[in-house]
Amino acid sequence: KKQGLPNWPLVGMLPSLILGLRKDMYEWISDVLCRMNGTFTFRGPWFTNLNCVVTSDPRNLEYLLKTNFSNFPKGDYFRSTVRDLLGDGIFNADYDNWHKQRKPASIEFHSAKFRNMTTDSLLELVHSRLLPVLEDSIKQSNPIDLQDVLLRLTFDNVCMIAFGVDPGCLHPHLPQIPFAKAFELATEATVLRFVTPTLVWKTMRCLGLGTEKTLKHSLKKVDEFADEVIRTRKKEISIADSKQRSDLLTVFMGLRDEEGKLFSDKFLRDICVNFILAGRDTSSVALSWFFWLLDRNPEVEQRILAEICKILNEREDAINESPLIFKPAEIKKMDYLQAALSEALRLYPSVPVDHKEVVEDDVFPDGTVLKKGTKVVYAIYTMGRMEGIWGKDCREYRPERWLRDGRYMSEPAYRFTAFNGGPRLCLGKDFAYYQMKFTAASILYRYHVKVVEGHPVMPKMALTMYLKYGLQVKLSRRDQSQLPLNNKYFM
Ligand code: HEM
Repeated sequence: KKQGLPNWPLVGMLPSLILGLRKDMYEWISDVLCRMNGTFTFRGPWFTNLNCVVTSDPRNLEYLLKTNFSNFPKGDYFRSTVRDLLGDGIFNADYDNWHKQRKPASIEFHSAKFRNMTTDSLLELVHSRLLPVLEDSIKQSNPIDLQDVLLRLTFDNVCMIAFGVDPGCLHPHLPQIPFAKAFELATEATVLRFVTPTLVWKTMRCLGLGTEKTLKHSLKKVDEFADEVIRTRKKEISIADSKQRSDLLTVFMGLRDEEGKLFSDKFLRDICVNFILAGRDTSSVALSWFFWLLDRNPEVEQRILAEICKILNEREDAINESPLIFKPAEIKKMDYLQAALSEALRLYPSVPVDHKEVVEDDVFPDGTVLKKGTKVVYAIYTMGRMEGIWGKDCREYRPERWLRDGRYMSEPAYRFTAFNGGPRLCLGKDFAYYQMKFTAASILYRYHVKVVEGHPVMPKMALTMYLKYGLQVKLSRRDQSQLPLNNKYFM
């Protein structure tokens, strides 16, 4: 028990892990980590490769994400497990292969053309698709799964960013889109490989059994979709000027590798699939937890509304334009909303745990000895619940902790690691905040979102922290005359 968990002969700590998986896995890890001052070594059964160092100590996080970054790549274990889905794309790449994608993608993400494209496509999706779907649920007095609707919104949005095409998931009857379904199944089957001994899933893959069979079929559909988009785009580019387009596929099609050759179709497919995975569910899941937290903290909702109204009051043009569309400059000014979203991500980070591998023997700043080849898991979920980082009220939802003199103040990435940190900081961070703020403000200004009484809420075990049972809500239109236009908070 001195090691954090009972360590049995042959099976190691597996019995405790199985018990932990039956409860809330993330709370279970947090409990062990808090008892062990932020780091412990998990020992799996002798016949598996489950041994790993688990940490939530900010000093270790800074060391592995920044100070000694090159000694902590994603590593071979991760790469071979996710290769069928992600190929050599950015999420699955280290060193040179990672650099050659990160650099151009970073330039693109910071370009004005790309920013305009993303804000325009989001505006179109929110106003022509999301709000009508929500309005429909009110007309029919039906509860709606807000998480499902938001997942559809961000899937359409990220496909427009990566491929420049709109798959159309967010339509009134919430259609089943084959590409989206195949993508979801392929991701789920890939995640299962992490909890299956390597030899077992590799044998299942050879024999085409169970989830490996599903994975193969789903990947075929994903690849067909990607091939079709790439073929069509190549034709378009050959007959027309592609300068108008600023999606990632078009950008990477115009680049050359170190030998001066254009990137292969397979590599273009990998790049796009990786960006879709990175930007698909993270923002929608964060927004779902945020709306659940608002339901439990009505005071925070009032403060967000007060801030929105104060900003609208500053408009020189008519406030009662119809439909009311928030301008990028107004979204930027919403500091309290940004704090409320960051606070939701602190408690419910979209990526709850992440993983690295040690290249050469090393020692963490807290003294933990790391042997070459060790897997390191960093528990982002736990970091939001550590008194040493956030104080005694760390489990409370309190957006005010992010404000200084009413302005939003960010925290170092090694305390607030929801967007990762160091050279591999999330590339979509700014866009994700914009997307979440625009969507949240557009919904909250129009509707009160009430979680259906008795709806069970708990995290699902997956790479991204979905609400296991979705988020069933009932919407009601907001009476605009009751909005806090002259309010006590933001005078
Ligand atoms: C609330 C929203 C988001 C959160 C919490 C989030 C979080 C993260 C995290 C934790 C990582 C590191 C993952 C790893 O290396 O294992 C990451 C990487 C990344 N994210 Fe995000 N993300 C969000 C939204 C987005 C969006 C909308 C996009 C793109 C449209 C995006 C693009 C990326 C990319 C490309 C990487 C890989 C960066 C690299 O390895 O160099 N993210 N993100």
